[in-house]
Amino acid sequence: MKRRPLLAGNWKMHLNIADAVELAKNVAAAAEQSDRDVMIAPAFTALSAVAKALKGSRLFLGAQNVAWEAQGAFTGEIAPPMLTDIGVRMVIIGHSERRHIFLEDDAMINRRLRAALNYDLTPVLCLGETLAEREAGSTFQVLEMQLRGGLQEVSAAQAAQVVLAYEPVWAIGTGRTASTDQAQEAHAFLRRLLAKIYNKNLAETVRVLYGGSVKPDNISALMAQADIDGALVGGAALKIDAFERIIRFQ
Ligand SMILES: O=C(CO)COP(=O)(O)O
Repeated sequence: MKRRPLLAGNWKMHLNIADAVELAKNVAAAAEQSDRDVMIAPAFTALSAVAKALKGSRLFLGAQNVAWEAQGAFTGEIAPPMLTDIGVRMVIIGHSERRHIFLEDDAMINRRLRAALNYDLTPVLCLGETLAEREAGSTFQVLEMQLRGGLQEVSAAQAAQVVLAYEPVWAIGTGRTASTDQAQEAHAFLRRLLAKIYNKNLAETVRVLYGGSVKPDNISALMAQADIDGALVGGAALKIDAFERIIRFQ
């Protein structure tokens, strides 16, 4: 089954408002020339300005995290309706930097994901093993725990809205991409697991992105794999020439 490619840029903690708006406009122009889905996730401070600059564009605006409550005493958090209010449509959840630096666990990630779904935000649920876990041979175990934990109490109808992003921690920002075989193997595992938890139909429609040192020169080989449906790009998404080449991969 053919799934629509999604090329997503995670801008992490980079860019002031002016630079974010300029890059967003350039990405929108590049996306206009392509029939692929394109998403950018700027820092919270730039979201509103970028949303305005993208009015009428077919780019998906994403956020880098979301709270599980609609409002209240949650210092430092951003609620789902605050995001939909400005036109955000997707949200990255469970990124490895959230898991490992800010100690978010599967239960917390699950609450964020369910809140996103309740507000019609498309969650991009990130999962991936550390180098130690891979070397210990527990990659699949870790992925299974993260997927089952992240999708706890999520119905099939809701799970069909989710995008997964396999991001092996050892490949993020290191210049060390997973080999196409390693990535394909993990993606196929996640898809089989979706079929087991839900059903085969759903597993065939959910998009699974790869993330971790994606660059213009490795995107084509990754996208040629049967179960890789797109990319979640960090560093290379901050430069328009690199990200444009990624969007236009052959
Ligand atoms: O974490 C990532 C995307 O979410 C990947 O980052 P890099 O592309 O910089 O390795």
